[in-house]
Amino acid sequence: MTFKTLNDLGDPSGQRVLVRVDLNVPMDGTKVTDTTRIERVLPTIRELSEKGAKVILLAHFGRPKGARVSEMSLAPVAPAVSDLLGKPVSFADDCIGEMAKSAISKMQNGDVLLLENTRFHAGEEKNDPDFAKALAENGDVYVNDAFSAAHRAHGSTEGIARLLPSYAGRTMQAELEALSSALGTPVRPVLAVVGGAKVSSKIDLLENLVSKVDMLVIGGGMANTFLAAKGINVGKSLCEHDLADTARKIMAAAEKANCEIVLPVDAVVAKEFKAGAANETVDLTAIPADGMILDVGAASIETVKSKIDGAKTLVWNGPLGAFEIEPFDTATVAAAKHAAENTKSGKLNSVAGGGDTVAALNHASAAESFSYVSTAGGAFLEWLEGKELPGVKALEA
Ligand SMILES: Nc1ncnc2c1ncn2[C@@H]1O[C@H](COP(=O)(O)OP(=O)(O)O)[C@@H](O)[C@H]1O
Ligand SMILES: O=C(OP(=O)(O)O)[C@H](O)COP(=O)(O)O
Repeated sequence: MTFKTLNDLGDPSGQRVLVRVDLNVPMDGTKVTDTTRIERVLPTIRELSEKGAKVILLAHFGRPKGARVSEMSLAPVAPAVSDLLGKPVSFADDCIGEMAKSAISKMQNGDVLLLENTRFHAGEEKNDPDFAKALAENGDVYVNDAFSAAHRAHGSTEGIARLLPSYAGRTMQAELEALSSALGTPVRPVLAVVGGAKVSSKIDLLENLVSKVDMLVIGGGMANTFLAAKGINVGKSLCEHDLADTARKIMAAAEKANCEIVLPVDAVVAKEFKAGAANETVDLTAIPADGMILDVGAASIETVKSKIDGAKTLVWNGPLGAFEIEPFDTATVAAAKHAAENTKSGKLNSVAGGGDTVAALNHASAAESFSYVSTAGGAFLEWLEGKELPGVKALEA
């Protein structure tokens, strides 16, 4: 790695240090339900604060697409960061402009301030140079500690690094080192498990992934697009029908690469997306037109477990079902526990990542037993494919 780290920063006392962190944490209303991403960035925040820097946190939340969406405000996350950090974290209602400037002007050395969601400005995702400039005006130095957002070439992850002296934070450094050490030369057979809900932003990655792994289990919302591409009626399930051709291309690429694609063979369906909703396990030919697939079924769970047994290395991003709502956590919990057992008995090297995947592993009490748990989902998959991550590359420039 050729970027500078906090070791190269010198004395940051009195400097305004803009620290990009990933606070895109699972929430239930205004309550943070999994604090892993916050915990992982504490070492960087603490180190800078203890050295007397003015620590200004930049982060995104959700996908507000350039609009000020109140449900995607970072305001409720500031107290969660403060609780874990053990010192006050103030909050400013905007990440650029007068609001940010005024809050920063009030900071004392060692203070920590969180700025509002960078994605409330369209310039963030467009990586607009003027937006990056507006961000950079508020700092003397830039530190990127958001490995899990490093696959995005955005204003706060890429553009800004070109404008200020830039350094990798402790977590950015640790993630890259841990992933290289865990997966630098993976022992075969390698099994990838990909699920979750971010279908359009992750499906393209699968075409490359099938050339790197021996087996690919597809579950969660991601599986529905593949099932639909195979002509299965998925009712009202989360499904991106316009990506059917992409799914077929991936299945053809897998066949060519000798990678076995494993799709669900049965599904747990419900008519409502809520806890305790009436549900049934059905064969894939029997999905009701008004039903939603919210988990893979019992037969599919057994298949996933047998694939885990057949693997020496597991890479996992994306839950197999809507695990936040019982009983649709069944498959994810069963697979997580099984992988944890195989890891504990020394049969499996298991690496999992992603904001919700980490929450799911914690929910299954399995995270501790995995070989490595990354905060990153999409970034982890892109890293695995050997892609250059713009957020990391900008630090190296
Ligand atoms: N069948 C499904 N239908 C709808 N949502 C699902 C389904 N399976 C999984 N999910 C949802 O996927 C989300 C996690 O996806 P994603 O963001 O891609 O994972 P990660 O954050 O780990 O990268 C969870 O909120 C979960 O409820
Ligand atoms: O949660 C994230 O990624 P992940 O769901 O792949 O783990 C990151 O914060 C990136 O978010 P994005 O996929 O909206 O750019």
